[in-house]
Amino acid sequence: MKVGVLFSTSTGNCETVGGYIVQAAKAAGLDVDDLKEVSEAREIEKYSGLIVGAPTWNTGADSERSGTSWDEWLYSDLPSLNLKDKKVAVFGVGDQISYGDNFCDAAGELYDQFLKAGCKMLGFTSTDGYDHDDSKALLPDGRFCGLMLDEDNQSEESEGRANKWIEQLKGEGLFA
Ligand SMILES: Cc1cc2nc3c(=O)[nH]c(=O)nc-3n(C[C@H](O)[C@H](O)[C@H](O)COP(=O)(O)O)c2cc1C
Repeated sequence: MKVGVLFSTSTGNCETVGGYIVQAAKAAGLDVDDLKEVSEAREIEKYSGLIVGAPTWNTGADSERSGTSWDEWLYSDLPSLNLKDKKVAVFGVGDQISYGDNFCDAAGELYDQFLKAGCKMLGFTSTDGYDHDDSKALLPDGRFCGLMLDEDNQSEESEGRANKWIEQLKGEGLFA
């Protein structure tokens, strides 16, 4: 029962950081499948858990914030899948300096839609070390709803953040 890691991208950053996440899980000996583009992923229900990631391109939009294939997938494919009680963790890539009022907003949309599908959401993180003003990826308690990465301004942090997050997800039972 593997964990699947699904992403989508416009310019490749989400694929890069998704690669760090898969690499970190494999290095820790965890049962994880290879990285997959969401629109090409099949039999998603078979995974024991999911890690899902998106960039943000549609700045300030209420929905379809990623500007990638997630936008259609979330509203056409996801509602037809049975993912009830599936453990899911979200990651996002964004730019906290140029888009500081909307940092990683699409990650918040992934969180909301998977939660609505009945999934058990894991992997919340602190905002310490980030410099944004606002984000739709924030939970009411002030934490991010997953792992946020910034390849435009803090790319040197991404691998370390991915490693630490995988340890956290292991502790939270995503790979159990
Ligand atoms: C036109 C444009 C709009 C963007 N809007 C946002 C945004 O609202 N929030 C954010 O965090 N990043 C925003 N970004 C930054 C991208 O999300 C960031 O560069 C990301 O790493 C791209 O990921 P990708 O290469 O996987 O597509 C924007 C970038 C551009 C060029």
